[in-house]
Amino acid sequence: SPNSLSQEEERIFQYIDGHQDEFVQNLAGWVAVESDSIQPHLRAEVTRMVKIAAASLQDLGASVMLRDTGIQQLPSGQNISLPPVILAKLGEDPLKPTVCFYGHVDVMPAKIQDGWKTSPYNLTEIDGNLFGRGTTDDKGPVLAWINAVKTFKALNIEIPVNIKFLIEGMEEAGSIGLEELVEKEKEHFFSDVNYIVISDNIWLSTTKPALTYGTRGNACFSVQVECGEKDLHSGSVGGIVHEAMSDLIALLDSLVNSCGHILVPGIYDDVAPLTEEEKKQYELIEFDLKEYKASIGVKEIIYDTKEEIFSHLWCLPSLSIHGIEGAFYEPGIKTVIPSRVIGKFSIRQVPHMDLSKMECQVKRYLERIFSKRKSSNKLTVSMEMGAKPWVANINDPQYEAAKKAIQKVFNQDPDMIRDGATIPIARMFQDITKKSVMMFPIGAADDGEHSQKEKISRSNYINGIKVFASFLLEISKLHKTLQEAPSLKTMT
Ligand SMILES: C[C@H](N)C(=O)N[C@@H](Cc1c[nH]cn1)C(=O)O
Ligand SMILES: [Zn+2]
Ligand SMILES: [Zn+2]
Repeated sequence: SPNSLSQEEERIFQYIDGHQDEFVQNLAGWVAVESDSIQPHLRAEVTRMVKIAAASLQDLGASVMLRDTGIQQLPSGQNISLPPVILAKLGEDPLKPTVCFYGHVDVMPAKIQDGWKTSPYNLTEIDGNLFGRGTTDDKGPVLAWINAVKTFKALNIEIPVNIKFLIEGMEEAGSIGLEELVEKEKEHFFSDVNYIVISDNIWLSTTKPALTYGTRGNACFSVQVECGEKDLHSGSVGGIVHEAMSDLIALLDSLVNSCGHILVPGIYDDVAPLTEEEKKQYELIEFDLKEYKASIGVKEIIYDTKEEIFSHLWCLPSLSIHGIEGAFYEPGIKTVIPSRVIGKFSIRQVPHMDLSKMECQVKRYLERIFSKRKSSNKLTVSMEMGAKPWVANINDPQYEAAKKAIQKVFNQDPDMIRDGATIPIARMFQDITKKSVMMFPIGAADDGEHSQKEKISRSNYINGIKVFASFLLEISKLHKTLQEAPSLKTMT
């Protein structure tokens, strides 16, 4: 059968199965580092994590560079250092293809008080699931790559490709500083790269693997309302001042309706229409609505057909309200009028929306809503971060190689999907380096990225290591065939 394993693959898979506990222990060590890139006071931990990842790559025999990407200016005006970015390479054989893997070792904030049932930085295995911050986003997938290469080394099997790693520590904050580095390295680190693989998202299903060929972009906004120089007593002055919080709630409420429709005028103007080709791709995806709802942990979603759900997730923008800085949020009562509150929301964008056009539309709209309130408070709207959407060519050879690897490990074809989330660097890689980019997820739909229940299953993590090892073998075979008969490339 086309899925039967070679002797080499048998040895590789057996080794991975036999070393499961060691691989899980590696992950526990990484999860223990609170490498949260959002909270500035944890920046040293992000840098420590980057150095731990660099040491693991050095242990593989890779030559590793830590590149400085400068400083981050915080909204307070304070400057803090960005963590270094890892550029590593292993092998320089001109006869082999070069695969560049991208991943990140920073994580979203996590506190036990957020409602975690297990300690977020203490990897905990329950019923075959490995819970902890970063297990699926993205420490697990980064380690799966490293462990796949480690397996070749341990078995003394020649690594069939030259492999490069770009690992960063600022992805969750919008990959600050990375675009400039990729631009600088376009003619150097990236010059001999044939394929870029990103493993930083999840499947659409809990059981069926997927390959991802598109992501939405994201524009993160902050909307600040100030009513005075200090907080006020709500009894002493309540009723005679314009309150910042009431203004902010009205502004946030004006952005999106209860069906998820964005109310900012003009926002949908440039959205690329859904093509017949895309609709055909949707038909090929197996989708169980009940399973999907259970995997994300909600009772109802707004849409019920496959086409509506996928198009709203992948081809239409969405607006989410994330939080309010400066508001009283702790349990109990505090009869205060906050003096300054900052609302945070973001708009996931799709092709062919224009970031700066959208920024103007949002600012103009919020200023209009605010002026209608006739409030004496001060409003400041700013776009803190903007990342563009990305769509790839699914006929690139690496998609073919990944499908073969998935067949070998999971005995099924992957779903070909887009992702509603954002990998800021995906589009930049494609635009700057002009190389083929593919997203190769190993996490499942119920992994709970960014949530209090983030996990990766032991089986996804271990099969992830296998599928990456298998991909390296498949892409080397396919690349060789294409070099010998380049006309095949256009036939795929
Ligand atoms: C999909 C990836 N694992 C991820 O979580 N990306 C973040 C990146 C981001 C976007 N805006 C700010 N950070 C995401 O999609 O939220
Ligand atoms: Zn991620
Ligand atoms: Zn994330």
